[in-house]
Amino acid sequence: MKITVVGAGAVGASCAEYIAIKNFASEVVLLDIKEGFAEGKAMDLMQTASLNGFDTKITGITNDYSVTAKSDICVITSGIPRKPGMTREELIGINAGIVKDVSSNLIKHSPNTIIIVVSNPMDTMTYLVHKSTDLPKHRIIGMGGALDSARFKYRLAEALEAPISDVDGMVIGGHSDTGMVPLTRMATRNSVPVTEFLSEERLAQVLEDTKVGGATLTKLLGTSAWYAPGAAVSALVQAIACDQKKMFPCSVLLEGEYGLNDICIGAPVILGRNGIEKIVEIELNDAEKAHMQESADGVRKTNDLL
Ligand SMILES: NC(=O)c1ccc[n+]([C@@H]2O[C@H](COP(=O)([O-])OP(=O)(O)OC[C@H]3O[C@@H](n4cnc5c(N)ncnc54)[C@H](O)[C@@H]3O)[C@@H](O)[C@H]2O)c1
Ligand SMILES: O=C(O)C[C@H](O)C(=O)O
Repeated sequence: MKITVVGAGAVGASCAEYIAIKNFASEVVLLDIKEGFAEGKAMDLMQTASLNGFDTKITGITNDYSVTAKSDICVITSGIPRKPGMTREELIGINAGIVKDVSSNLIKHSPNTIIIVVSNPMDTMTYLVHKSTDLPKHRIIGMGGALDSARFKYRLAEALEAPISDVDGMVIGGHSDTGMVPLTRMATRNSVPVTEFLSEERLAQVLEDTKVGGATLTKLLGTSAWYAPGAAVSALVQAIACDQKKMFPCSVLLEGEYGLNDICIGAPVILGRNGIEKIVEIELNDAEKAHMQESADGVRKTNDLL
């Protein structure tokens, strides 16, 4: 199993590290445009192999896509991150050109690959890959919901004063400060709805903290987060590589599901060896449907800027 990660920056390197530590891939290629940068990150990571006990070979390369040839999965993290006070949508001007270029180079050398889009604004960048390549929809996946759901579970556990492993929950909708749709009604602690334990006010706070999860970290770090994003990408990569048939919310091209068409937005999907093996339609109540519609309106506004 060969995996390419484009962008050896904070998220790309973290993602390569988690993939390697989980030891399911034979090779990870890290590619960056900055001379020597990916080579340096790959060497540094390889020097952790004997300490962390993995056999995955990590190779770094400066902008030579021939080294990525025949990758089973390609992850796109190349592009600029936001700074405190910015929205993800403001990154579109620079990142759209990068993502279009990178995806076309990747497909030239790996026509059968599955692409995972991470660069922001992620739902629009995923849509751009659909519009600018011939890849079938099940092989284009946007990563956002897996991260947002991890943050939702972190905030729920905090409110419940419970271990995170006791908590389950999912965030669908757009990966933006206002567009996320955390499914509070369906979140549980050991199968018991969290609404049994938390007041409406506390749940509203959990919801708000989840939605601004990325912005909160950007303010603290001066740039956007990388550990949880890297871990979320590696979980999607592992689900595909190991044919796990796991369910994650991912940005996916919708064709009627959730009443939406011609848009990439977060919805639950089953991930396996073929990429997106199924889009799961869950029954939403009227309020959730309205949130999903509002979220889609926001994503479409950003898509219109392409
Ligand atoms: N979808 C998500 O949940 C999520 C989570 C975190 C970050 N992100 C996004 O991921 C992107 C990367 O974030 P980061 O923190 O790793 O940034 P970073 O600046 O640390 O790394 C980006 C890397 O991309 C490289 N790059 C730029 N143009 C390139 C090109 N044409 N080809 C190859 N490499 C190129 C840069 O040299 C840099 O090393 C940002 O757009 C950020 O907003 C998304
Ligand atoms: O917040 C960001 O800009 C990066 C990423 O989308 C995140 O949610 O951490």
